[in-house]
Amino acid sequence: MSTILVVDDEPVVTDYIKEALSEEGYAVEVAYTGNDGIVQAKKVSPDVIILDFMLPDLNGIEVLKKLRQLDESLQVIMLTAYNSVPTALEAVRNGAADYILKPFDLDAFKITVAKICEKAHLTNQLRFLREDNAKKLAGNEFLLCPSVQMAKVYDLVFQVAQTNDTTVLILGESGAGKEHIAKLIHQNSSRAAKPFVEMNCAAIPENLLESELFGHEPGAFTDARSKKLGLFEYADGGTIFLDEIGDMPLATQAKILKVLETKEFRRVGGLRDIKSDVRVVAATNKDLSFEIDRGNFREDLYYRLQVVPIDIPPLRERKEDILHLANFFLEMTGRSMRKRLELSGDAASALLSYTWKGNVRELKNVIERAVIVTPNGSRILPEHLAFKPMSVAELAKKSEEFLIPKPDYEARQAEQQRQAEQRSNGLSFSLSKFYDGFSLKAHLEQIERQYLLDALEKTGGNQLQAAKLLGIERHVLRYQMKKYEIDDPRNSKNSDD
Ligand SMILES: Nc1ncnc2c1ncn2[C@@H]1O[C@H](COP(=O)(O)OP(=O)(O)OP(=O)(O)O)[C@@H](O)[C@H]1O
Repeated sequence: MSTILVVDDEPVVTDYIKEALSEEGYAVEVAYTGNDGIVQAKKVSPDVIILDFMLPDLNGIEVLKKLRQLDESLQVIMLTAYNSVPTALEAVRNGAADYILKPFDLDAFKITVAKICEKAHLTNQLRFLREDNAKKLAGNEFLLCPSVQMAKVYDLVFQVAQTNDTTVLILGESGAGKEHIAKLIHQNSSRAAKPFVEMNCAAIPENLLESELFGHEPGAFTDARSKKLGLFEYADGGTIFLDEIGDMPLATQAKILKVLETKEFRRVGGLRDIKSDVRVVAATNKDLSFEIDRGNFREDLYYRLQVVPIDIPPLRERKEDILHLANFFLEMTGRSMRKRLELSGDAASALLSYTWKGNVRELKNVIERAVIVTPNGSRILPEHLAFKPMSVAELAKKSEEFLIPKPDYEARQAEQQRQAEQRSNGLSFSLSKFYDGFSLKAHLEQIERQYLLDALEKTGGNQLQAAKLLGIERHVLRYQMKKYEIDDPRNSKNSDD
């Protein structure tokens, strides 16, 4: 039900409009001055405002501007006299949704109001979708699993999608694909163009749950400053997916039962019933009959929900799907990370023999991690599959392990060998090469030793001349020959002789 606020200083006009629109099922509020109109707009959050130009305190354009400052998407219809069409056009330029010339034809008036209400509704839905649901609906690509078990599930999905209202209860372990099946029902039904909204009943604190589902009136509780639409109102015409319904508090269960039976609900703190046309699809991984026995779940709601129960088998019971899903996720993730990869036979066997307690979600995560750590263009090997969740740091470490080429130890050894040979063969090695285990001291000693050897060789072992060549004292040369274990060549000559 839409709320209309009429702002006009003439009670004859406001009474006339109120009566006409109430008959059409609108909730109508009235204000007689511009300032009161602004106060009322804050209080009742109307869907549409009908605003007269000639008000005792402010003119219509001023009120319009203030209203649109409150909420840019507010839909305002201006009421104006026949002779002031230019002013009406100015109002439209300032964001008015439409204008109606006085005196007006009642039928045409009602059509305009209905049209703008519908626009307000769509704008609200759109805003909601953009803010809360866009992500969930985006990237909605999925794979139809080839197993016989899932073929039966899809069969039920398409049958139930043909019905407009039937309530569905989806059962299955966490991550098995319950939400995905709920979306599939929505997308294949006549409600597809309307919103699909999801609510995880376990994730919202009990005191906020009802306000999220049914909305609230201004002042319904301490933080409720303005009116808020709930999911049942936003999802009007579409599908509402109540995930983890087994965790819903008993008091809320009673209200859900009422909506299912009457298609009506009240906002928290509200006094009137609001109609909403939604299909409810609920899901749980709990055994609801067990919860009924323990007094945690209403039996009547259980029977009302499970008009069509759909049971999704765990992934380990439909092995046929594992590799299809793995390749699907590989392609999707590979595409977004710009990598071309394929599964090796050993990796495929590892995936098939794993138990998949986290079901499809776990498989998706394992493949995503594998895509991150596997070098582009290669095959995913068993060691690329991390079956346990990983922190970002662990993932980074693993990808470094696989993606950054391992040092070639043989090549490094050969290079060190080559350098060592060069060192003993002469002084042509490059000082710029800092090989593994490099020590400046050892390096300089090598050079020093080589100079001594060269000088002694050049002087035929004459220590005096060699010391001269090297620019050092003879006793220093003798000391260094000892230090570097250089034999006096003349001694060895003598002994050879
Ligand atoms: N057939 C499929 N094709 C592609 N992706 C799938 C398929 N089935 C499930 N997924 C993906 O697996 C993940 C888990 O699926 P979903 O959220 O539907 O599981 P769930 O049973 O609702 O989980 P939970 O119980 O935790 O809410 C999602 O990322 C979903 O996109």
